[in-house]
Amino acid sequence: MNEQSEAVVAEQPAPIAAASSPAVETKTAGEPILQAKNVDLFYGAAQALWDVSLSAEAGKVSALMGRNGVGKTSFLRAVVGEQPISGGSILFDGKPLGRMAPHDRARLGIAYVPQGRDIFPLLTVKENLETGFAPLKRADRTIPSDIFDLFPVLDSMLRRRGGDLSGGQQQQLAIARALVTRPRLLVLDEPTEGIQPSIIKDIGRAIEYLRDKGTIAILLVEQYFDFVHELADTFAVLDRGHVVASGTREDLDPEKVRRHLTV
Ligand SMILES: Nc1ncnc2c1ncn2[C@@H]1O[C@H](COP(=O)(O)OP(=O)(O)OP(=O)(O)O)[C@@H](O)[C@H]1O
Repeated sequence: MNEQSEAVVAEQPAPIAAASSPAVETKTAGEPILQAKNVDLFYGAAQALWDVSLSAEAGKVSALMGRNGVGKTSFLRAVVGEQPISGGSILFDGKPLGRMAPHDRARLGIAYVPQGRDIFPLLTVKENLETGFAPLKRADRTIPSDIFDLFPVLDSMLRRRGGDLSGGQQQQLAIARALVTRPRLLVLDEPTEGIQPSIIKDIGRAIEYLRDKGTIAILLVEQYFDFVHELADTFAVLDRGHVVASGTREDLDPEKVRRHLTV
């Protein structure tokens, strides 16, 4: 692969106008919504990602695994536009994202649930959900009702402040807020981290429900192997910025993957 030519492609942002109605666009299960090709990423002189390729399809969960510090969050930040790439390209619906800003990627339908969740502690649950309206056209600014079917606890806590919720409830709120944006690509960074087992199950069920809708691609970063093993359709394992294993669920060799997850 000619990395130089891929890097040139990466400089050409996709036209915003072509992608302004995420709510009405649909995608058949099986076509890649996201394609990252040969991505290199640097922090100053330090390279964090080398030649990383990965795709995410509608109706599927694509998992990215690896231990702390191997580059998982860096990759997600590149996808959502928070960190520029130096080589390779990231395509959404076949169009290179280039240096498109995060808010424009959100308008395209890319929603990010970061590690640490970034809930607004002084805003109520309802107000936190409404921050998800930002990339939507006025007519679409409603909270989809299935969010409360997925996370009933949020319905009963709409007037509570985000900061008063437990860690697990905040994680559910962060996912719900991402869903308010009607994403076509949902990017989740370690949603099980520090969460109690019963809520991990709820989050797993929510991800299954979203996958089974068939229109959303889910990119899931995780270190919790059993969670990934149950949910993922495809996986990639990162080690020091390199993809060291990848394939479908059937290809997944639990022992090999576990070796890459233990310190
Ligand atoms: N803003 C930054 N400036 C400089 N180096 C960074 C920055 N963010 C991450 N790094 C470095 O890049 C490498 C990859 O970090 P990254 O956070 O992507 O890994 P990770 O796999 O997501 O780890 P974790 O699970 O701990 O979040 C690490 O060596 C980290 O120290």
